Amino acid sequence: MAKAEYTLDSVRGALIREEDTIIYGLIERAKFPTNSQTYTHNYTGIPGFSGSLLHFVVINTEAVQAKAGRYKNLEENPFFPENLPPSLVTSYPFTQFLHAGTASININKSIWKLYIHELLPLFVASGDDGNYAQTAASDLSLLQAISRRIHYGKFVAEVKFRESPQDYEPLIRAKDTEGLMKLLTFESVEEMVRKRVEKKAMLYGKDVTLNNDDDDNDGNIKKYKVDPSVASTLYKKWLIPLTKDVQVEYLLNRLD
Ligand SMILES: O=C(O)C(=O)C[C@]1(C(=O)O)C=C[C@@H](O)C=C1
Repeated sequence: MAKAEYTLDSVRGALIREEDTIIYGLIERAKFPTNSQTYTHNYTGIPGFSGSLLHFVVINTEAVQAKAGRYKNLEENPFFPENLPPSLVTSYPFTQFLHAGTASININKSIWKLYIHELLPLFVASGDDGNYAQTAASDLSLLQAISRRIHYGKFVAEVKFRESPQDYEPLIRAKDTEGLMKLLTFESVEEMVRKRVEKKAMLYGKDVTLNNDDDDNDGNIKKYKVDPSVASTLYKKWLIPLTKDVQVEYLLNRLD
């Protein structure tokens, strides 16, 4: 989602593009069944490591990506920020757009729990095909996309604050969480987001054939790779509300 400059249009554009990544992520993860051993503490018995296979894959991938400079871009937020190795690469001069001190806002621990316990059961078929490492790899991509979307709320909030500080400042000083939530909310935009992701899930998750109709040879409507209503539920119940929570949290710290 790298962008040199941030405006309300550009941040909304980045959120729209991220929808594609998230929907493809859902489709990729749905290739595998639940594969619950991926999430079982110590199931894989990795010497010297305590945790699930997913934890192992994420913490080690993040360490490599940190060395390669991934987290120099504040649009990226690690799941395991503790003891991440420093970047070893020459830094790109990313625009320092966010207010100082707000980089540490990170709700990935909640995203992790929600993903495993609430989201996966909604769209993944139950079963076990033994592909735990592949499952963890697709979980990682999807988790990163979801986390990027939610934490992008920091950039959205900064844009909104800069556009009308006179409206935001009194609410921030009064620590008026509810007032801030109301001010940053655009119901009509949220409705468009929900409808668009449902439509995208239909388009991206359809089997492509050379016939012109949507029916298979037996006259059955083809199934989507991921239920489109799951995509809109995901946005409605979690992604939009959590992006808004990040915006409020960011704004509460904006004048410090
Ligand atoms: O587009 C915005 O203004 C946002 O803040 C993003 C977003 C969203 O998460 O999609 C969140 C809050 C608004 O009510 C509308 C949409």
